[in-house]
Amino acid sequence: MLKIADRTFRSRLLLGTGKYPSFDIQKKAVEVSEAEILTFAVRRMNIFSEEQPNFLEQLDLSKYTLLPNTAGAKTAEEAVRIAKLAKASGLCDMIKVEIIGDDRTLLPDPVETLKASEMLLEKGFIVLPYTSDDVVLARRLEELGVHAVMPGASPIGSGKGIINPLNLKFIIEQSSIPVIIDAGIGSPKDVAFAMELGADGVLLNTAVSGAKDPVKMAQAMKLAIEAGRLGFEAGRIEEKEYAVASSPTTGMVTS
Ligand SMILES: CC(=O)[C@@H](O)[C@H](O)COP(=O)(O)O
Repeated sequence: MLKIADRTFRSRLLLGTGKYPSFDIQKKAVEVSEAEILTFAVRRMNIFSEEQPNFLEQLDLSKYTLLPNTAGAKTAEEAVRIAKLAKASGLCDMIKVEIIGDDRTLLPDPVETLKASEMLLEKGFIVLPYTSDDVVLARRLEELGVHAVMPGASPIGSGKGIINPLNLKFIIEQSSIPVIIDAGIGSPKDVAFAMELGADGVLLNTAVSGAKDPVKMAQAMKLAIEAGRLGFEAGRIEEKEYAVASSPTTGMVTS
């Protein structure tokens, strides 16, 4: 079970809701993924406009926890404003802090992320910041009291997968709050790898919404989460430099 603040979830897959070919495909993908937490950019969702179509209206919202995100914010103040808007709409008091510090790489601004997290915690939000894979920043965020840290695997939408597993491992080892690997996932192998590293969950969007068959890919991601987690819990064998025979050699009749 994934536990964030006082809430528990059976699924360790968090799904983004952007850029699907159609609402119908998106709905099916969300269903087969069995994800319980869905994230969406408050700024891109027409939550206050009844004339505009809205993906959330297609769903049975009682089945999901909505995780609004502050995508589009460049400063802590903007992120707080977006978070307040989300709360005012009555959707959720959980917020994914996403403050982009660089337009080309879409990597997060660590200073503004830390500042926004502090401000949002003071206002009583359940705060999940998207961060760079920096072990010190992750520690500082945990010390502030955030409810999970979400270090990136690689730049958003790049599909490059986990480019620095060692940094993620350091963060996982030191954290006593959930570590959710967020952004840059390309395929199910990246998800299984993240889970085998000991991550508590994975948040992804483009790898599913941009796949040739998003529904099939959503199912593959669900299975990868489960396989990776099982593998982590089972405890993998140690890697060795040289071969070790798989069959026992003791008691073997030699000529
Ligand atoms: C939807 C969302 O929150 C994204 O900003 C997130 O980081 C996912 O990134 P990918 O699209 O690379 O999976």
